[in-house]
Amino acid sequence: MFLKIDNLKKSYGKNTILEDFNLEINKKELICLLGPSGCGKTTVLNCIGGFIKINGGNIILDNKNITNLFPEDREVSTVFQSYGLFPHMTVIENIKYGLKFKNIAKKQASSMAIKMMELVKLHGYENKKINELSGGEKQRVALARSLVVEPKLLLLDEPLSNLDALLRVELRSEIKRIHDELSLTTIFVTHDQEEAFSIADRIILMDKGKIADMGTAEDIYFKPNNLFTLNFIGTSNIIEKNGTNYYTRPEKITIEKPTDKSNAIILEKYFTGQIINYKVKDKKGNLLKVTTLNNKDFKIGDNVYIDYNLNIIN
Ligand SMILES: Nc1ncnc2c1ncn2[C@@H]1O[C@H](COP(=O)(O)OP(=O)(O)OP(=O)(O)O)[C@@H](O)[C@H]1O
Repeated sequence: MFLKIDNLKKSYGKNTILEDFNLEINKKELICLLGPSGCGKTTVLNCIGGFIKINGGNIILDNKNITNLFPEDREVSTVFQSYGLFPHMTVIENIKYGLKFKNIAKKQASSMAIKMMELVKLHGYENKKINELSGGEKQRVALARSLVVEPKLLLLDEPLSNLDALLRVELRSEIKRIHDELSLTTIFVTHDQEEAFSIADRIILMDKGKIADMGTAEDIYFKPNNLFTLNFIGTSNIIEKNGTNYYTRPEKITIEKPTDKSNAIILEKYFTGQIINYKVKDKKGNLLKVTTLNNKDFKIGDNVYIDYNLNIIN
């Protein structure tokens, strides 16, 4: 196992954030830590990076116990949401900064930095000042600075949160490309489900300092382990029968104009472009969310025929 987090414990005073937290990550994996605000994602990252003191447990990276090492001795690089760049330095000076402590000759450091600038598509930006850059460009500099030291592990803490929606989509696929090109091992913290789904090899879903679920995006979407996963991931209709919770996803419900008998009525309709979201009421009084492509267009008050299967939570 390339990274092994063993019985990690972190408290602030009497407030326990992580207890018996265990996680194993393979070399070259891109892991997304996903979960609601305050569930402990950044705390896990800060423990691995060595930025906070832990109260117990071990962190083993590439067979080396790094638990008590200074951050700079861990061979782990972190990119933060707020970039953490030096505003008075140029782009290339920022990127080379990490190499200062590595006894690398100036000329070699410059050529390593330029190579990284090409990788993150900042060619020609060498002498620009940080405050002349857009948010997306700043994050590319931060990424290049983290990668130039050739870390064993790359940690990304909500790196795209300060960027607009289109740029987020563009940069997340850039991060995936760079991860693949350099054969990195990466942990990416996000609370954005779509972001995690689109790039992660494996998603670790956290709830209140614990791992609630893990697996590929398809695993946790189609086979949620518990009610928390079902509620957090995507949208679902949960129906309780004799004490057991069953569910169906809105896109799994078929909806047709009734040829013979109708069994539901359209109560609400939300056109979002590619898809339409409906709220329907069936004959038993169940309120159900139904999603269709925009070629199925019903009106509020239409009588319809719906059909679906119920799944049991794993
Ligand atoms: N320095 C600190 N002192 C006290 N409590 C803290 C400190 N840092 C974090 N916490 C608490 O630890 C818990 C987990 O915080 P953390 O930042 O890890 O959550 P998160 O999942 O990353 O949230 P977000 O998505 O909002 O960034 C929160 O309840 C937070 O208030």
